[in-house]
Amino acid sequence: MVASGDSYIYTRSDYQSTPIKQAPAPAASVVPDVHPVSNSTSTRQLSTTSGDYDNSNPHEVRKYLRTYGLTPPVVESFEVQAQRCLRLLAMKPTPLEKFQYLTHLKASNVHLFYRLLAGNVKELTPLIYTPTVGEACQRWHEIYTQPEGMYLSWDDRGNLHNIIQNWPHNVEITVLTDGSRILGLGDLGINGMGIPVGKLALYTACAGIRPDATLPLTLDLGTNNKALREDPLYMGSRREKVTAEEEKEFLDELMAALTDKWPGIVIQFEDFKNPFPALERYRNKYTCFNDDIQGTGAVILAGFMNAVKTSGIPVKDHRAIFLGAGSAGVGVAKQLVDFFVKEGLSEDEARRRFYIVDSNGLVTNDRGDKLAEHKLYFSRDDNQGRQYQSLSRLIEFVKPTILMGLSTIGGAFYRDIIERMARINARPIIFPLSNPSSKSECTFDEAIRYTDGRAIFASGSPFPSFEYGGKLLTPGQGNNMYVFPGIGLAAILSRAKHITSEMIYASAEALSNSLNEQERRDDWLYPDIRRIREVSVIVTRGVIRAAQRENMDREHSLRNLTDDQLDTYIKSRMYDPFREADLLGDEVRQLLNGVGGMTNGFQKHHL
Ligand SMILES: NC(=O)c1ccc[n+]([C@@H]2O[C@H](COP(=O)([O-])OP(=O)(O)OC[C@H]3O[C@@H](n4cnc5c(N)ncnc54)[C@H](O)[C@@H]3O)[C@@H](O)[C@H]2O)c1
Ligand SMILES: O=C(O)C[C@H](O)C(=O)O
Ligand SMILES: [Mg+2]
Repeated sequence: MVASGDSYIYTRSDYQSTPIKQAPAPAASVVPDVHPVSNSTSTRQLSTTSGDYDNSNPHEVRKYLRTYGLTPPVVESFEVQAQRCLRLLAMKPTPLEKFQYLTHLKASNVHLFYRLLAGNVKELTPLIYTPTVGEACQRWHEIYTQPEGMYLSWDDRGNLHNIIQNWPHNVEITVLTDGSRILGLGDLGINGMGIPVGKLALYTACAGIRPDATLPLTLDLGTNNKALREDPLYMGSRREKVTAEEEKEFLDELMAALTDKWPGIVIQFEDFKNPFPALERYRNKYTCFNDDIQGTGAVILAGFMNAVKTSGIPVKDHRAIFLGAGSAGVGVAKQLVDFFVKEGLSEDEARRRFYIVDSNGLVTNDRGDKLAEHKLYFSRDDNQGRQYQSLSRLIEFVKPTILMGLSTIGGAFYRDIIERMARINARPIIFPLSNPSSKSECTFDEAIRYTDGRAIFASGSPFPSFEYGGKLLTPGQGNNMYVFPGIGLAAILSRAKHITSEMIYASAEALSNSLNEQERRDDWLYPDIRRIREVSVIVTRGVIRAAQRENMDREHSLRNLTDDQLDTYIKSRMYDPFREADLLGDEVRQLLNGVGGMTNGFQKHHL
């Protein structure tokens, strides 16, 4: 139902694969209703009365649908429903229980879930995403109650094309993991499903991709997590992880099957253990990107562009130590190299500004171990035979202006490390980016206290504001959630052939330019997360323009639009849970979903 003035208008359900039985032919006009994002159209019937019942009276509609008596008598406004949800949430004592409640709400009343999320994005994101999603994945096998997304196993190879036919919706974007490196928590096998589910909820909340156009996808290719393999509640295959070569074969089949079933589908790789050769293999063949490498690179570049202004030090004079040389560490460093080059340094000069540290210390040519391929680019030859295992000694050697953490080692930036950064810099740039919060290299209040309030700070997981020196300081959140929703939406709307480095770079530039005056005055690195939908429009526009410049767009009609027109178009294609106001439709969906045990009787009667 759509609330229109004081009348209720019947609309067809957009979400159920089993649609609500349509009302009889309406007395009034039928207008096409373009679905945001998806290209399909449905009819919205603008009648306030029909031959059989009075559409303006919710009780009449319930009688007509034979749902009368199956729900409490009052037809509540969305505000009242949201109030109840927030109260229920407050009653749940732990973040994990709040996560479970929100999962249930999403499954039973999808629009209400997204209205709640959109209206409380700062408060609820930490419950459906990092840090809580980390604990949810660790305990997925214990807390599982209902299916969300698809699981594809090693034994399914050869049949992937057939199996994905079982997915009941038209998919525009999928987030795909094999669970082998979930946040900084290691190999969690198919428990990693929480990540695609959480990221796709953010695609919907932040960039308005319709919930039914998203596919969370988890590969069940075995796990090297012995404890999980031996746990009777674990729901994946009890075998060790397949080899890299076998995984490649599997991905070859899957990428082709997904693109054949849903031409134009955007495929986001997430939380695969390094090394990750699939990006090079597929980036020029499919519409895909790796969020940990590219999304993280873009979001940190955006924050860095703003940090440079605050630090007062010209780009060419910055030097960075990266603790962590995995997908994310090297991805971010490479993205920053591109920026340094655009700022006038040669590639070699730029590369030499980066000192990358892995679990064996500073990555150097003469360290004596065989370096993984992806680390070679940053490997140093100027260490004069000395190896640096200790971060504090390396800080004294390099005198960095920037300290980045992508190491999965919680607390690695302890007091002495932060104080050293503070001694050599007026405004040290300290970004502990590992997730979830327990793996963050330091907390916000540590960074502030140990630098006497001078740190320029962003972390991967959210930290609360902190009062220091009579001022309330707010941390930046350098998390790829600022860019991946816009990259995905841009790829969908422009029908991008591929997602190029220029498109990723454009997402960073757009994000860094998206701050409003107040945010700039306050030296924020990122915009307020409560403005994420506005920000996603800006990122989407930036990425679409880059796709056009590079001839990657297949949707040429957007080329002629001015920026304002393009923004209007993007907004018009975004799913808006407030616009989907559909009180009685929500009710019927809840009944169909079996809430209250009504599924069978109700379906028999009405479908
Ligand atoms: N903020 C964000 O948006 C964002 C995005 C992606 C990844 N991350 C986080 O970054 C972390 C790393 O992700 P990844 O994909 O690069 O993982 P990865 O497993 O590929 O890399 C981890 C790296 O840390 C290094 N390392 C481990 N122990 C170390 C130690 N004691 N000292 C120094 N280095 C050590 C490893 O050698 C490896 O190079 C994770 O915690 C992840 O959650 C954050
Ligand atoms: O999932 C996140 O919060 C960010 C990132 O993709 C990660 O792997 O940590
Ligand atoms: Mg990730």
